[in-house]
Amino acid sequence: MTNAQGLAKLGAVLGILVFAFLPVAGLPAFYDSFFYLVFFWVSLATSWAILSGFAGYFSLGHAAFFGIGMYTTATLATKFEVPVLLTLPVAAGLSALFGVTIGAVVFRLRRLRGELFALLTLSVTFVIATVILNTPIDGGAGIFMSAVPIPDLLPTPTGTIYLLGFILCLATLAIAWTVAHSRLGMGLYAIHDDEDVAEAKGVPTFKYKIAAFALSAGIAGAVGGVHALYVGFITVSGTFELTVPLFVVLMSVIGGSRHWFGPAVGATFITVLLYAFISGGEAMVGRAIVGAILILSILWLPDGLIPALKKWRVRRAVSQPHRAEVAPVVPAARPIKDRNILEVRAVTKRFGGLQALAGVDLDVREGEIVGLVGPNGSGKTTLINVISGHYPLTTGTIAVDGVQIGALPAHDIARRGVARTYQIPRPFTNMTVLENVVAAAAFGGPSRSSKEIRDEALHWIGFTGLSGKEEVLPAGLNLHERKFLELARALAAKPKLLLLDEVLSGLNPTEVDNAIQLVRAIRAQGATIVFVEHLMRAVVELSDRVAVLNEGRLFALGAPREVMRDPRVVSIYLGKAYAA
Ligand SMILES: Nc1ncnc2c1ncn2[C@@H]1O[C@H](COP(=O)(O)OP(=O)(O)OP(=O)(O)O)[C@@H](O)[C@H]1O
Repeated sequence: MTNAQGLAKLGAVLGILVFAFLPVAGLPAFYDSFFYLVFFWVSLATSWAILSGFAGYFSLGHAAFFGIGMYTTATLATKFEVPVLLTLPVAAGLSALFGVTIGAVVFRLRRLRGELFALLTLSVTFVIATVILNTPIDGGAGIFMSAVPIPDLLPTPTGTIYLLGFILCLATLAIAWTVAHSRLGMGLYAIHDDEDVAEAKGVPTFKYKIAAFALSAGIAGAVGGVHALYVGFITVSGTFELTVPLFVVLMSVIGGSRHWFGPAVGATFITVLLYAFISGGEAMVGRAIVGAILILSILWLPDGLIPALKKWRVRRAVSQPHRAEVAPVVPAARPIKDRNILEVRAVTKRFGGLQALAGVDLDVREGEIVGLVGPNGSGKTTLINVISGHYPLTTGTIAVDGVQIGALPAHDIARRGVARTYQIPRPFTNMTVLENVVAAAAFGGPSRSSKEIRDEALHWIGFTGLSGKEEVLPAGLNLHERKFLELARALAAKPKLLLLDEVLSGLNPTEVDNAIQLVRAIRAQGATIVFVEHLMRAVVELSDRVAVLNEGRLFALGAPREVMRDPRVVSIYLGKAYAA
């Protein structure tokens, strides 16, 4: 633990102690109320960020979950005389259940994110508000909480509400910290950056999004339950107004919604600022200043305050020069075995009226390198996409190491030992090189301790010549390095079958030589490789066999030189290459 971390921990413990004893310090009730509001917004903004900041599913429906919590507590406490403390877990549970139900429908539709998700969650808020308004839950009259006994945790009611808000705030921050530092958090950050790639690397994206939604909505529900006590009189218009979603977004964006502590910083800052202007009788001026701060922070700190500080620290840390790349020493290749690792049988893939794969059969043996070639549009990438589960098969079967994988989701296929790279590198853009490879190792590879995963990631970063760039973000890498990062991520999953999609395209001749040597070194470690490539020199140098696709069918298969001399192949494919 560094000195700075030690000081931060000490500060946090002292802060918690001071805030825990504040209500019994004899301060005016105003302070209870003011700090309660800070805790309230910190909890609400942090809970919003668990789904919308971490996973990037931008919701405008936080008032719905918060409102369900408020009305649950208000209804149970007033109509059924349930003690308030007992209503809070019910409020959290109902809101979480509601979030899970929405998620179970919405998250199945792969493309429903961004503005569509935001609008959908906003509409859900209006639907709930209408239902509550027009049923006996509220009926338009509102609910008075004045007769509800406030639990006497502390001598004064305001002190008790303060304490409940404080406990919820601490619990929310503890949950956000735990998620951010867990496998769930790593998966959510990957989903945020590129959901398809996250799934292909082994992240169970649907399950993780549901978990994030449940936490986010559940916390908002509990916060709503306590807030029902604070406001005393609950109305639909006061509960489901746009202030809640807009403020939580604003607070999270200013502080940094991808960081577990960012929303807390933003919420504290905005609440204190607004309060300062309201108490000075200048509420409108306060709102205008908050708006101006938002504009400035979007322009200069688009990721928020805390991530900007982190990036600045990382930039300082990696300012030392990058170590020269050392091409891996290639050990002797292991013999190709008789066992098939990949068995593709009569695979077809149709996109609407277009038959991209029209019945492909292909066996690949353990330890083999098969080059997949063919003219543009012949179905090479589509074949990689169906083997890796990115697209479901139309018909046919695919087995990896004897296990049928054709009907499995992509993350399951990844966990069964299939790794792939992308023609255009698709790193997780907000994660460093090390975090990218660690995520691939954690989700794609076998279960290991975090130390083993980190060591494995560092090994492959070194193997692909990226040592010294561990803390760099992908935007700081050139194309060659990004392609090698793709390789490092794929290798960190310890795949049985490695699918490489045009890893050499766009590289200069020296980089191509370097990459060819690297692929040989990968095979020498026992991997089986299928690679799509247009560069014929590389295909001849690397492949044990070449498979030629044409119009979605396997057109030729055999030893590289024989296949390339086949006049039929020359006419459909190589002829164009040689003519060029
Ligand atoms: N998601 C998709 N939706 C509709 N059509 C698609 C989709 N993906 C691929 N195709 C079509 O399927 C056919 C095969 O495409 P694919 O990308 O597999 O070819 P390829 O052999 O990899 O080509 P290239 O060498 O240019 O990368 C093409 O006609 C392409 O337009």
